Amino acid sequence: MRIIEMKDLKFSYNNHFTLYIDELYVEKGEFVSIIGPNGSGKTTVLKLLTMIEKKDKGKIIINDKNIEKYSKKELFKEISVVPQEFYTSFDFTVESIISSGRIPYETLFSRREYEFLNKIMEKTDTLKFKDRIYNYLSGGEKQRVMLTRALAQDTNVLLLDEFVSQIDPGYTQQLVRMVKNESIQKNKSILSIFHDINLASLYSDRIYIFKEGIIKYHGKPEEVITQKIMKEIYDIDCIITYHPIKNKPQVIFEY
Ligand SMILES: Nc1ncnc2c1ncn2[C@@H]1O[C@H](COP(=O)(O)OP(=O)(O)OP(=O)(O)O)[C@@H](O)[C@H]1O
Repeated sequence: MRIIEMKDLKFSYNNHFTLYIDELYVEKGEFVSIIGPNGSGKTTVLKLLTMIEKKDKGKIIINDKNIEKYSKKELFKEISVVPQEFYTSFDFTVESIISSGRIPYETLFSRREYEFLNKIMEKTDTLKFKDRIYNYLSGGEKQRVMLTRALAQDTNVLLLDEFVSQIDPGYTQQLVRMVKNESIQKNKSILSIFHDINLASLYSDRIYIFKEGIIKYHGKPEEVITQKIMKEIYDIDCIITYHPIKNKPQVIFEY
């Protein structure tokens, strides 16, 4: 069953940049990635799915319902987002940012809620700095907080925009595994933007490759992560090797 579906879509920022999507979908329990060069339209896809921008043409269906039929509150019971950057002009603590993930549910502050949040903070290792001011955290710590907030929102769909781009290798592995487990164990649907092609290839069921506002390629990692396609999309000279355990393509620079 398709949880997200975008069809025959057109969107333009004042005719400056135009995104065309003939078809993009995410099935229930699938881990799907979007990769592509800077400015190819990846984040714009997430902005359309979260009502930050409004499509000019086409269809966006989330959980069998047209996006226009959702109120923002209803939508955020279905979808949680880890944005590329998150700014706040107030000195919120980490704990208050994370608990804002519960706002769509209007839950009262209870012992159960408190334990639920603590458990998620423990999983992402953010509990130890829950009383610190979010604005003063390092880039990687902020990304961990935003992922924790999204997990606290506990939705069927997770949209991730380069969610580990500033995170060290240890936490990267831990957090990507955690997200993968959300899809495998809880049947959640993941749509994640990556610049790290090898991470996308290792963890994704399918990959969309964007360039200049269109989907150039789409398929399983072994179908789209090829030397020829990498050259065409990124103009890189690379060698493709295969992961010794998962047998997924991995890109290494020629030199
Ligand atoms: N609010 C806006 N108004 C006008 N142009 C915009 C706006 N937001 C983004 N753009 C432009 O639209 C294009 C696509 O941007 P988008 O953020 O979707 O790219 P991206 O593929 O996510 O890039 P990156 O890998 O650098 O994050 C870019 O050329 C960008 O400058």
